[in-house]
Amino acid sequence: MRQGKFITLEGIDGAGKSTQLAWIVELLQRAELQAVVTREPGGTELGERLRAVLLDKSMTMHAETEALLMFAARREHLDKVIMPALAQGQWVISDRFTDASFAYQGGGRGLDTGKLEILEHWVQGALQPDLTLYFDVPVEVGQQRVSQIKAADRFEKERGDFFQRVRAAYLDRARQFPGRIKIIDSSQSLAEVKAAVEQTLQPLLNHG
Ligand SMILES: Nc1ncnc2c1ncn2[C@@H]1O[C@H](COP(=O)(O)OP(=O)(O)O)[C@@H](O)[C@H]1O
Ligand SMILES: Cc1cn([C@H]2C[C@H](O)[C@@H](COP(=O)(O)OP(=O)(O)O)O2)c(=O)[nH]c1=O
Repeated sequence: MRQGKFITLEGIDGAGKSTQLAWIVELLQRAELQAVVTREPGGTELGERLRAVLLDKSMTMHAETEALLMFAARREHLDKVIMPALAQGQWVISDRFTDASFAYQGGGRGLDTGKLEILEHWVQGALQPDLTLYFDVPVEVGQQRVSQIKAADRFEKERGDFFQRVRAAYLDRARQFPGRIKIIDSSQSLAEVKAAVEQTLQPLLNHG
């Protein structure tokens, strides 16, 4: 049985993912659909501990170590949260998934995409999200939004050119997988972004 859909949210830091996540949950509730809301890195006890290490700005690590820890957390997340929920027919909404590894570790850190593809295949086999919403904003907009709310973590303290590469890698992925990844212009007003999200989700809600 698989009626629930797997939806992932992506974007550079400050793009507005968390804000829109709340809106998506509301849309699903209105449609009387049960959803598991989760995030990466994290979503499990071990995953949250790995997240703390990965985001700790006093921690240094090799770019490949960073990628391996992201995928280790993902393996646990799939086993403990994502796969069981989908198997029960529930919807799963994850704040980030594998596209983030291609964008941050691939684009941002410059890791070989072929190595990331090997990890992707190893960890998730053929499983892919049914829909990925990529919230696109210019880097300066994302950085301005983040700086207003909290202290920077290990990724958020990176410089603008890092996020330019992350954004470019996300846009490349969206061009590569146009059926799955939908680009939402997140530089628009909150109301406009919400309307775009609702419109993009509608086909899934109708046929879910
Ligand atoms: N479309 C928007 N226009 C203006 N501000 C926004 C918009 N979307 C989100 N924000 C604000 O930007 C900040 C970062 O948003 P958030 O949803 O936490 O981003 P993310 O989860 O992608 O890092 C928050 O203060 C939020 O209220
Ligand atoms: C899932 C994932 C996240 N990340 C990074 C992107 C984010 O900067 C960070 C945490 O994501 P996020 O939860 O969006 O951070 P916040 O709660 O501060 O908005 O982890 C990667 O580098 N690779 C990955 O595979």
